[in-house]
Amino acid sequence: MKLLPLTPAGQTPIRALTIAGTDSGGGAGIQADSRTMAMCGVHACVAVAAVTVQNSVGVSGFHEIPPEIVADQVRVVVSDIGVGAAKTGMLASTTIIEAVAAVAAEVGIGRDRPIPLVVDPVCASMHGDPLLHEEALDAVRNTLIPAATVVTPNLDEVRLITGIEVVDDKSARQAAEALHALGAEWSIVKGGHLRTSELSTDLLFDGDRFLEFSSARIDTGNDHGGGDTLAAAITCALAHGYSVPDAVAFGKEWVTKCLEASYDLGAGHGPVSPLWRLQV
Ligand SMILES: Nc1ncnc2c1ncn2[C@@H]1O[C@H](COP(=O)(O)OP(=O)(O)OP(=O)(O)O)[C@@H](O)[C@H]1O
Ligand SMILES: Cc1ncc(CO)c(N)n1
Repeated sequence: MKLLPLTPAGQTPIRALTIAGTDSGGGAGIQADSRTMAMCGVHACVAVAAVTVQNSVGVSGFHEIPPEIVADQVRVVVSDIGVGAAKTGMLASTTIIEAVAAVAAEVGIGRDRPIPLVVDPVCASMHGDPLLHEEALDAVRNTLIPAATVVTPNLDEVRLITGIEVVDDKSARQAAEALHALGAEWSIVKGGHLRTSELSTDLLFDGDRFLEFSSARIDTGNDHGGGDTLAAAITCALAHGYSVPDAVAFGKEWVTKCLEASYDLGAGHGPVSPLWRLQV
């Protein structure tokens, strides 16, 4: 695959910011984002929104960072280091979502602002353990998604946010329209969980045209962190100035490589591997 441009050693690389939760198991969340950004040649800045207690079999708890500390991490990074794009992942609560939306508006992150924002509206882990308080879904719909340059839910998140059960191409299109109607500039409906097809197809919509990004379905149970990895790779490409369709094309190819290189870890689901370029 064609990689992103690399920066000569000693020169300052492109920077991107992830605002998300940590994964103590190292496969998803901020760890997936930073590993992806590093392997894409991008310097990762991080604003921690929550600390999860997590391994390959599940999430047994999480601790939320005070909203003003989350916002301050964003503020100090953007004012000093500067970032080309930003991404949100697990934000846990209404108050953190509101603080992130407010600081994003203040520093110029989000749709129609200088720094594009990829919103991965993380609601639960792949094991079904909650990563977002249920009452925060309204803030996801009304505050977070309207700030998104691109929103990237999986099918469970699509159902929670829009009420639409995606079972085929028609319902995927309806869901992409519903997400766009909430205010995202572009919406993606990820097909990873739609196991009826031999392909894994992600549908991208901008209110006008639908674009499809497909790969052969990879037979693996080690897909922990796949959604974070896709969104982080899209963020890296946006930070390089790619258009949204080009950034999604890059992200889809990147996550496919990571799925192909995924590995067993612990007793549960292993992670996709952003390290694929360093593995033989
Ligand atoms: N078995 C698979 N084969 C090929 N591509 C896949 C497969 N599973 C997922 N993908 C791709 O990986 C990306 C992430 O999709 P997925 O729906 O799994 O995200 P997710 O559920 O948010 O991930 P996670 O919660 O594990 O981080 C998408 O681009 C999707 O098409
Ligand atoms: C912290 C965190 N963010 C996102 C996910 C979803 O992959 C996860 N399991 N953990």
